[in-house]
Amino acid sequence: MTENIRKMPVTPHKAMVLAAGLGVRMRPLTNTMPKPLVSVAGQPLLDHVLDKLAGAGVSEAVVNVHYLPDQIIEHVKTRSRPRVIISDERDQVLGTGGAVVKALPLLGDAPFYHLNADTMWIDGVRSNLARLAETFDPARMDILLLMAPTASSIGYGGRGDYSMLPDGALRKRREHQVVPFVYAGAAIMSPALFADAPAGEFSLTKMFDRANEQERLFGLRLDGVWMHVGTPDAIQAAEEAYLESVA
Ligand SMILES: O=c1ccn([C@@H]2O[C@H](COP(=O)(O)OP(=O)(O)O)[C@@H](O)[C@H]2O)c(=O)[nH]1
Ligand SMILES: CC(=O)N[C@H]1[C@@H](OP(=O)(O)O)O[C@H](CO)[C@@H](O)[C@@H]1O[C@H](C)C(=O)O
Repeated sequence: MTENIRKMPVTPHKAMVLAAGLGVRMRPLTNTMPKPLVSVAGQPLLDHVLDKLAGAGVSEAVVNVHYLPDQIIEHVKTRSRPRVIISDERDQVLGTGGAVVKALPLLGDAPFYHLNADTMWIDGVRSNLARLAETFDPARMDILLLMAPTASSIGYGGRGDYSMLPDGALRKRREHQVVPFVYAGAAIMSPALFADAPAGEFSLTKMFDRANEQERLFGLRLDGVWMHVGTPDAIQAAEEAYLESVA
């Protein structure tokens, strides 16, 4: 979408990082370790994500934990930036949407970054988190998703999630359709959207659908290469691409 038509630029200082999942597809590596701590190209997935957030000027990240929570809690103590606040879900898994609702009091009133702890990408010329912040327009948008082109992504063999109109508006894939973009697991969201969200466990995709119905769901094409690190087999391909990019 056009990045130079901006009304009210927003620079989020807070982020929500989802790290509570069971990591089923990443077994057996995740039998003893939560997926965010699985190492790719020399460091845990979670650190790749937190480093990107620190680079984008985020000072505080809320990280939710459920599966093997103490390993994540201990690990983040080894880091300094961003400051990590744990949202403890060890007693009840809340799904990707319920996790945000529980964390809302920690996230404040301003739009925040939202990242899956297991997403990984190589930035292009510019930081994709900075591009998201420049593009997010709270007057028009409740959610801005970073969208990876499926054709140039590594390790992704699915049918995609959305097609995208020239102004960035997203159109959800219908059954049997194939669409060019997959959600890369990084976004900016407005907390106001969650005001009347369901209680308990629910998927964040419910909020994507809600924003879409209100024509307030947009996407930004990822500049660089997105790597889908879904299974143990996918790790090597991601590492090769990553190490090549920094060589
Ligand atoms: O109830 C849930 C389900 C998933 N996740 C996180 O959301 C992201 C995407 O979830 P995925 O379906 O990949 O979960 P997983 O395979 O880790 O169970 C990952 O970072 C998970 O850790 C979460 O925080 N709470
Ligand atoms: C909620 C969310 O982040 N969903 C994303 C997550 O799903 P996961 O594979 O972790 O279950 O990563 C996928 C790519 O690997 C995306 O297609 C998912 O986004 C789409 C929109 C979905 O959930 O339907």
